Formats: sequence, structure tokens, C-alpha cells
Amino acid sequence: MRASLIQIGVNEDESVDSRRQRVAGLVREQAGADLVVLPELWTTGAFAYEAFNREAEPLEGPTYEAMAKAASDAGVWLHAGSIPERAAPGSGSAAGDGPLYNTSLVFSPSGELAAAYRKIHRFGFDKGEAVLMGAGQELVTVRMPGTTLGVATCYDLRFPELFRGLVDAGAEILVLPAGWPERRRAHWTLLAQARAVENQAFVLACGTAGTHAGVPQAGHSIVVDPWGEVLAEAGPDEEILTVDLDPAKVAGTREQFPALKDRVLGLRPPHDASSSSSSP
Ligand SMILES: NC(=O)CCC(=O)C(=O)O
Repeated sequence: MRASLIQIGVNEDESVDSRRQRVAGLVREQAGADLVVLPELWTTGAFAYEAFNREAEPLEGPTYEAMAKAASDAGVWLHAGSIPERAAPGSGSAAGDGPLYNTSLVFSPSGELAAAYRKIHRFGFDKGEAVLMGAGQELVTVRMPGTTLGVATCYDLRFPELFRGLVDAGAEILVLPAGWPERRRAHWTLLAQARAVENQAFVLACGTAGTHAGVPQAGHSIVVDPWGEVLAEAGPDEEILTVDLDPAKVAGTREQFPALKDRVLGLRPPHDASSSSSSP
């Protein structure tokens, strides 16, 4: 299986429309790949908070249309990264009209929407995305020929229980679009490898390059195999990272080193000695 991760340069000197067209062209050039992956919020930039509302689009808006067409022109499965989605009034999980979500779109090679995933863990603590966007509530997997993708977005990478949930739902390839900053690049690499090793799954993590809203991006998109080996890693600039991977390696690794089978679920909370009686 051939996967191409398009590490897009997201800078403020390019309009959203131009970038959308340019990226559609880059996706078309990946004809022959099986799976193409784009980063998080590449229309606006993941840290360009003031642009979220201005550039928000309905699910089936201009990015959806351009990416559905690019996927079918190239004949590839396309994880089109995420968009700032303006949900229809009353359709969101949050109360109120038209909340925004950080929503990933996955298209089949015929250009049909195969899945939409609303990012569950929003970044920013009490600022930025965490207050501007609603939180997704559902895990999402996508069945494609020969394997199952589990999808998550950027900050989700820090929450191992989400990935374990995806693996329990059958995921073998964990796909993570991101807009990860250079400042925490060491975490990015370490966490991508950790999620691969602990879940005995491939991790395809596609970030952005460039600088937006004053935040230099890490780039360094990475593909890790189920043993934790780095199969390919991008540099800091815009780049297309192409890698051939064998989905059967997931079953092979899980069979040869069956650590997932040794999970112990439903552990009791620690015993609080101070509140117990002294009797045996
Ligand atoms: N867009 C994001 O989710 C950024 C996450 C991040 O910077 C971090 O986890 O560190």
C-alpha cells in the first residue's frame, strides 16, 4: 500500500482560495497512491484563531467539493485533513446555533465522503480552539480495502485512551492530521512512536510547514510502523512524503509479540489505607 502525506506550507501570504486550488493540484499528482493524507486546518492554519469564524464552511462547502473532486480525479482514498466546520443550526452537540468544529473529511476514490470526524480534544486550554470550537463525541474508523483506518487530530495524539478505543474498533492504521508547532517537535515524534508501539499499529502523522499567526510549524510529518520504527520522516518545509507499507505487518506484529492480549481491564482504584479500619 502506498501512502502520500502532503505536508502543506501554511503561510499568511497565500489566500485560502489559492491554497485550496494548489492543494487540489497536489492531490491530483498523487494518482497511483492508495491513500493521501493532508494536515489539520490547512485552509486557515491551526493557530490562526481569528480566521476560524471568517473561513468556516459547511461540511459540504468549498473544501469538501474541491477535495472530493481531487480524490476522484486521482482515484485515491483521501484523508483531506480538517476544516473549520460551521455546523447547521441545531445539528451540533453543543447547544446553540451553528457552533464550529474542527472536522476531518475522508473521501473514497470515487469522491464519496467515507467519514467525517470532529476533533475530540480541542487545543488551547481556556483559549483559542478550546473556546472557539465544539468538541466531537465520537470515535471514527474507516474501512478501506485490506485495512481499517482510525482517525484522530493533532492534540488528540496526547490522549492514548482515544487510540486504544480506535484499536478496539479495528483500526490498524492511525491517521493523524496536525498543525503541530516547532516548539514541541520532540513531543510530536515521541508521541507518534509511542502510539504506534503501544497499539501495534501504523501511525501516519501529517503536519504543516511554514508560519502562521506567529507560530512556526514543526513539519517533520512521520510514518511509524507497528514496531515503532520510523519508516519515513519529512523535513521542516513543504514536502510530499511517500511511503510503501504492508498492512499485514499489523497482524504479524500482534501475533509475534501479543502484548495487546495481556491488557487487564477494569482495575480497581487504589486502596486508601487512611480510611480503612485497622482490623485485618
Ligand atoms: N492544533 C493542535 O492541536 C496543537 C496541539 C499542540 O500544539 C500540542 O499538543 O502541543
